[in-house]
Amino acid sequence: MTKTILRALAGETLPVPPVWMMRQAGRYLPEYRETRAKAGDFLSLCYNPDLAAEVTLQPLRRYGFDAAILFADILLLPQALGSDLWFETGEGPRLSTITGPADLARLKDRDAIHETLAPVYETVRILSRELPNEVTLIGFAGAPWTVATYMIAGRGTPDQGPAHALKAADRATFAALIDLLTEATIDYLSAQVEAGAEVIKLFDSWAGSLKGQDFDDFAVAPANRIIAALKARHPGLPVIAFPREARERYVGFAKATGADCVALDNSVAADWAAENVQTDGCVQGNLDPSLLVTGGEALVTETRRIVKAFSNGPHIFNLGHGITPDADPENVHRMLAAIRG
Ligand SMILES: Cc1c2[nH]c(c1CCC(=O)O)Cc1[nH]c(c(CCC(=O)O)c1C)Cc1[nH]c(c(CCC(=O)O)c1C)Cc1[nH]c(c(C)c1CCC(=O)O)C2
Repeated sequence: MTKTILRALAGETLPVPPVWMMRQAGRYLPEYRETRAKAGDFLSLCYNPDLAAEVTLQPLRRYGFDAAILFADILLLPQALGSDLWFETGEGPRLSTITGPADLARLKDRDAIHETLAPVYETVRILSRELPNEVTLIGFAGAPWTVATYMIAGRGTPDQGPAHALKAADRATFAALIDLLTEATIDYLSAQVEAGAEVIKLFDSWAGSLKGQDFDDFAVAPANRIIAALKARHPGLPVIAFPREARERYVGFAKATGADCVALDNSVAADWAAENVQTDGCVQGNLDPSLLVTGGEALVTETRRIVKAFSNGPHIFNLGHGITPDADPENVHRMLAAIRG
């Protein structure tokens, strides 16, 4: 096995950690903005296989990352299930809302998703042909809870209030939505693997707002079901789980879900995570993305500190969350120099 990302995911400690960045294809890159303008808008870009493959490859040409992540969005799945989806410029996603059983009943069956998502699978096929041999192709989906928070509220929310409210007021509808998303996510990710994705990442960006038993029921259990089903269909498939802001619940998360690697956000200290999370296997993370805006000596010091903290076990270097549009592309070169020496 020569691909460094696959070696780290298999538990190997490498002298230099492999590296990629969340949102590595994005608005901080002028070539991305140009291609998005050519596509018309963000969603048209997601559903245009040639242009989506092109923006996936752009950061690799510039930086030589060890992995490429499919260019798509976690909200394409709700759209494939029948939710309306659009993006308000400068504000973010908007969807039709789910407030009760009638809204849930209007959603399509899991079998219907491939009609909408076929262009995404085509992007994966193009990438698996065109990627350099040493680069690993990562497919992804949102975890059911995170996707449900957008479907219920119809937008991003600071505290996921509407989703928590539905969970309290109408448990049956909430649980049925989580179930539908769990099943549809298995089919969606399985189709990505059949098209050529070599690793799967599950983004649970809002896992941190699930507390106590809710975390077990709606972050751990769905991830466990998805990972078990994927591994049954595709033996040996490595999976990265990202229960963002899970804090102390990062401990044991890989074992409880069957994930091969846990991605860490930058609210946890690398030294703590090396002692309490990396003991279960590979970890990914966790540079504060704001350092790619501010740069300077702090960027170099902090990058080296993270590399050192995780140097005694399997580690994939990444950010604690996505790179932001105001990041300086030159700072990514400085980060890479600090990792690779
Ligand atoms: C919550 C979430 C979403 N999408 C995603 C998440 C989970 C990770 C996270 O917590 O950030 C995941 C995602 N979104 C995108 C990718 C592509 C791959 C990559 O990381 O490069 C991935 C893996 C492209 C994107 N998804 C989006 C953009 C920016 C759209 C643009 O070009 O205008 C990109 C490059 C838009 C998006 N998509 C979403 C939001 C809330 C927004 C608006 C906020 C923003 O503008 O950054 C939903």
